[in-house]
Amino acid sequence: MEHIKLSFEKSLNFVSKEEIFKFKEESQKHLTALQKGTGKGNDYVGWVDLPSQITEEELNDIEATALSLKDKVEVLVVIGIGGSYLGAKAVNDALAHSFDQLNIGNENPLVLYAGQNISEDYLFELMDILKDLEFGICVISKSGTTTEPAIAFRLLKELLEENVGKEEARERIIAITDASKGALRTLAVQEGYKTFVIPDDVGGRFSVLTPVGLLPIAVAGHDIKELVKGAKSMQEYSIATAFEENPALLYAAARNALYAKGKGIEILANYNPKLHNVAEWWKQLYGESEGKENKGIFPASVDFTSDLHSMGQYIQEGQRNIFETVISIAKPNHTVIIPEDKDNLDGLNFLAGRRIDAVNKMAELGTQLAHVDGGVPNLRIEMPQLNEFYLGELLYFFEIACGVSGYILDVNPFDQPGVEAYKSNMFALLEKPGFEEETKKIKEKL
Ligand SMILES: O=P(O)(O)OC[C@H]1O[C@H](O)[C@H](O)[C@@H](O)[C@@H]1O
Repeated sequence: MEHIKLSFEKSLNFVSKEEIFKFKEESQKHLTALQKGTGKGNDYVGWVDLPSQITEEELNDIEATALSLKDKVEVLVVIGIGGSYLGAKAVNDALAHSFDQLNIGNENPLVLYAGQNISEDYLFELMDILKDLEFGICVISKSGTTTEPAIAFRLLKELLEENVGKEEARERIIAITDASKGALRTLAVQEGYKTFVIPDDVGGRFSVLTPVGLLPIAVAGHDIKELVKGAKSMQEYSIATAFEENPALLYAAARNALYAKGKGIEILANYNPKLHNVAEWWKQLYGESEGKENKGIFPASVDFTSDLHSMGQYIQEGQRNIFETVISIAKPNHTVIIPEDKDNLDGLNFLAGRRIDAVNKMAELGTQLAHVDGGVPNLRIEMPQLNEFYLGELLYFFEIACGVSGYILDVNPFDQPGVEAYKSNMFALLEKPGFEEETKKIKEKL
């Protein structure tokens, strides 16, 4: 059986193998601490054995709910922010037809997203198209009190009730939240919505393999059992594999070795635009987990070859504080051959008969060599194919590596105290009841 692979050879001009392998014992110890729940933030490590713990009944319940929604709606709006939507969007966009929004021949509901911004224009335009469509809502918030999704839900709930009546709206709204706490739980109980629980010990950014990710992924028509199977395969592989061959431990070790050499920015690069939102998910995972106590690698991302025509200049010749991690998909899902042209005015006949992917792979290799020559160490993650199984492997690989990497950095990878600062200022400025003191103080600063 093939797995996700990690190679660090193109970093060895900048960091020695010994400097990476120096983290061998430590990373193995941290992996054990994650499994046993003995490290920092250990009340939030429920995600570690999610793939092996999730039951067939739970998956069947999610699939049945997705099926009943599919009968009723042509659009499902997933309302959530941060960890409450990024995982679903990452997987749905990676697996969807690139032109899914045109909805050609798609028998599954189109999944749209709201509650990730407070843009009046976004919400206006969303409601403008929804008013003429059969839609449902999946509202997701672990705390049940986050402002952005709460505003979007208030608006869309009202629109749905207007469109189909309160009774039918109730059948089309699913709430995913804490088992007992928060405003969303209270509302869901009062209104009688179908609900799913986000386990207490799983934080938002590690929740893609709970109903938070799985329900919207199932509604979009993807195979959640295969996704979980892939994650489980990586869970078992991570436990059973020695450091030297263990992709997650090697990734955690290599990025920390590079960080120690002053490489404070990691750029995640892909050569398939379907992975764009996997990078968005990854940025939250690593940014919120490691960026604290004035430490941490700054996670950035690019889509190649598009961004080689924009950010490529900086990566090649800008400040040398970056390293690059490339996700490469070994085998595309389709075949397109470059045709012969008798006039050859574009001079491309030398490529005639070859696959597009062969060109893409040479772009990848050429870029890697150029960036290494330019002073940018490269790590490479190879996925055998873009499908549910290997996405499951990839997500779990990044999660477990993130836990280990955060422990190497000696932070609690499972909290995010820094995100409260903007919220408290926003509430003070909006004069939320209970924030009178803060309002007074902030007004003095204006
Ligand atoms: O699911 P929720 O409680 O609504 O939280 C949604 C997101 O917002 C918070 O501010 C955190 O920074 C994220 O870690 C979280 O995923």
